[in-house]
Amino acid sequence: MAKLLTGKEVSADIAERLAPRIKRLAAAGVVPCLAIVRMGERPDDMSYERTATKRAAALGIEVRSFCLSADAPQAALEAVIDTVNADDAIHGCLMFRPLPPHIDERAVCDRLAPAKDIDGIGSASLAGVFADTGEGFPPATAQACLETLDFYGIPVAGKRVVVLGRSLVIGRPVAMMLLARHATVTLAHSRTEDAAAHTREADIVVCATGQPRAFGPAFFAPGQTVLDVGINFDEAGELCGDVDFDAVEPVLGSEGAITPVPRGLGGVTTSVTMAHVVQVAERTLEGGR
Ligand SMILES: Nc1nc(=O)c2c([nH]1)NC[C@@H]1CN(c3ccc(C(=O)N[C@@H](CCC(=O)O)C(=O)O)cc3)C=[N+]21
Repeated sequence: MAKLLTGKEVSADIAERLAPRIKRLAAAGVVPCLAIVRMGERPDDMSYERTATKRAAALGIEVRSFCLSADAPQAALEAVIDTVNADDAIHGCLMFRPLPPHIDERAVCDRLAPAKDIDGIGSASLAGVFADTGEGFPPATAQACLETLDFYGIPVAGKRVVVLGRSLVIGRPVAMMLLARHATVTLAHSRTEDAAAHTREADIVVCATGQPRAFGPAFFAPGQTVLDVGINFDEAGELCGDVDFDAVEPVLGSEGAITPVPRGLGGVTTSVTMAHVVQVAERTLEGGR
């Protein structure tokens, strides 16, 4: 049996470190507040929103949800972003992606005030991740991968990592973060020839393509660590990852490790998001704004 890298323990560790900070903010009259912006009702967005709302309530963080229909015009979404930007009581904004196809996603992402960009969607935040300047926040899911590796004591420096998927939401930023931690990183994608030949040679494989159970045993080898970022819903409506867990887990062997879906990186992502909101809220104390 491969080691199960469950998210609960990682989240508990993050929550434990957040609790005294949230208390200190409360004493100063500041309640950290997260705005959630959603268009339509994509099941992966709804799953995140459920987890985030529960987690925020448990921690003493306020959530304000702004929901638009899937066919709302660009101007309506921009008006929501402007409201979020203008409201000093809102510290961070989580806008679910992908947005519907009629929306100019880059324009909307860049409209969000960089100081409130707790999920690293704006160009300024992404520049910080790519240049490794420490400016802005990385996407929470990318950071969740590193938090999980660190929590379970899995070394990154000098290791071979293959990231499957090159999206700006996760593939590219997580590759850059792993590179900053001195991993040897390969980015593989839909046009990669024989991706399995690459992944089988890796120490760590990050699966982030958003294809339900797309990666079977042929992609993996004994002793590997597999991080499954996928939050997919199969034909039966069941939540599953990008990895065919039941077929792959035995291949990894007792020296291997894998994140389950659900109960894996999703919960850690949520905790990282909360930590980012608290960090922004703390600036109101320091800055004396
Ligand atoms: N800008 C942006 N950043 C994202 O990180 C992002 C996004 N857009 N769009 C939607 C997807 C989806 N996503 C999830 C995160 C956690 C859970 C999660 O915690 N799920 C629970 C299950 C909760 C349930 O469904 O009951 C679990 O995996 O254990 C789910 C989904 C982040 N995404």
